[in-house]
Order: sequence, then C-alpha cells, then structure tokens
Amino acid sequence: MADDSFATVASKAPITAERKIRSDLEESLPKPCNSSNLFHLINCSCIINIGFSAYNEFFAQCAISCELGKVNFLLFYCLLDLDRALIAPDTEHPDGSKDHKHNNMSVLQQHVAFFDHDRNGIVYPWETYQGFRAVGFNIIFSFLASIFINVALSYPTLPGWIPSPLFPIYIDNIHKAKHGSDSDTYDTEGRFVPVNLENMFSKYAHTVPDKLTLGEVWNMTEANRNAWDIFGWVSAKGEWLALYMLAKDDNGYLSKDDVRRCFDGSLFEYYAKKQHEHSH
Ligand code: HEM
Repeated sequence: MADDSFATVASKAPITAERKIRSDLEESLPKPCNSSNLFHLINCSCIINIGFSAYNEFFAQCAISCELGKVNFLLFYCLLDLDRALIAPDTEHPDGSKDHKHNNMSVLQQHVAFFDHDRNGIVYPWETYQGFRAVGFNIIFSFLASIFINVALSYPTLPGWIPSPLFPIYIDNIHKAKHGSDSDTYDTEGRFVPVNLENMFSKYAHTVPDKLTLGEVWNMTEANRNAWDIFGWVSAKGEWLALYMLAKDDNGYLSKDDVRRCFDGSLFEYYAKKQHEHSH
C-alpha cells in the first residue's frame, strides 16, 4: 500500500507516465522534512508521546525548540507535498480512502468512474443521470446536471475531432476536461494534490476548523476565479454547490474528509450505498 500511496503514475492514465513529475527534489530544494529535521521530528514526537515525563538531557534540548505545532507542520510537509496518482490522502488519512479500490486509475478518473455504470470507460448522459439519482439527487437536478456535464465535458475527452451527438465522456481522457477557476486539487494529468486540499481549509474554514459553511464554500469559489473564465466560474460553482448539497451535515458544514472523498469518488459510493439501504 505504501507504494500506492506515493505513486505518481497510474497505469490506466498513461498521461501520468508521459508527463512525469519530480519526486526527487529534496537534495537541491531542501524541504522541512530533510533528514536532520526528521531526526528532530522523531525526537519531538517521542517527547510528546511520553508526555514530557522521562526525557533525558539530550531530549530536553530538543524540547526547548519544538512545539506540537512544529511537529504538525513537518508531518504535513513530509506527507502531503507530492501529487498522488492513485490515492487522495490528507493529514488524517495518509493512505487515502480505506475500502476504496483505485483500479490503477488516476484520482480524477476514479471521481468519474462511479458514473460509468456498464464499466466500458465511457459516461453517457443517462449514466450521469443515474449516478446523480443513485446518490440521492432529485429528478430535476439530476436531469439538468447530466445535460450540463455531458454537453460541456464530452468534446474535450473525445478520441477524435468529430463531435458525438450522444455526448459521451471518455474516462481515458478526463484530464482534458479540467477547467479553470478550480481549486487546483487535481493536477493537469488528474493526480491529486494534497497540499491544495489542506490549504483550502486553512484559507477558508474560519468558523469551524476543517469544515466549510455554505458562505465559505462560496468565498472559496469566488477567490479561485481566473480572469474572464466564465465557463470555469460556472462549472466550479456548480461542482461545489452539488457537493455541498450532497454532503453537508445537520449543522450545514461540509467536512474536509467528505471533500477529500469526493475527489477520489469514494463519497459517491458511500451515498449510493446509503440510498440503496434506505430504499430496501
Ligand atoms: C454528485 C456529482 C458530482 C459532484 C458533487 C462533483 C464535484 C466536484 C468537485 C467539488 C470538483 C472539484 C472542483 C475544484 O477543484 O474546484 C470536481 C471536479 C471535477 N469533476 Fe466532478 N462532481 C460530480 C460529478 C461529476 C461527473 C458526473 C463528472 C463527469 C463525468 C465530473 C467531472 C469532473 C471533472 C472533469 C473535474 C475536474 C475539474 C477541474 O478540477 O478543473 N464530476 N467535481
């Protein structure tokens, strides 16, 4: 699993192998998790773990310059500054979503694969509709969403130049359907960028840590706007509104974990299962 956690290539998304990312910059661009800091971190963790009760003089020196916040800071950078091809981790879930299979797809492909009911690699509008209904959206919202999504995203993902009147979305090419004014939590090849998920919550979750109110979701989409990118503005608003409607809790908060699980699609599986159990 550790290999999967840090993989930057997904075999079902050859674009991730063609356009490689660097995971070896440690020596030329020192990061907070270089070896001496890690040594420091391990000592600090020890002190915290033993509750400052039994540290010797060597550890005491370390304790002076180290607080819990620093440890979190280092852990955060050590685990989360690498784009991941197969999994969507955060500070609380370094191995991503348990009980969710990546099937060697990129994280963006996994987000979309839920809607591919017949598993043929293509999402037609009626499959998008079925997927929205399966997670619990009503008929009107599901209908409008499926029209908008397939009309907007089909063409960029087609294998050739000729448009298709059936508006299929090809999962192999889903990275080409990325738009502007988004949160940048998917990279251009469809990998997951953990640090941008974390920053989303440090920037906008002011009411409750790691949870967003509707107003904060709105502020985020406003802040992510690129100049004159009307398609991106509308798409991002639609995606975040849909996610908020789907996953908000009883107090109206959208949690970081639910956002994370939306990125790898495991959230859709969860709500589909819940709906299924509810109706039987
Ligand atoms: C309940 C259904 C869905 C919800 C709640 C949802 C939500 C989201 C969210 C929150 C994002 C992240 C946007 C950002 O980073 O700012 C996203 C990205 C994306 N979604 Fe969905 N989505 C849904 C269904 C779909 C479907 C059916 C497709 C296509 C078949 C799709 C394709 C995409 C793509 C291509 C992106 C990347 C856009 C980008 O980052 O530029 N999504 N979605």
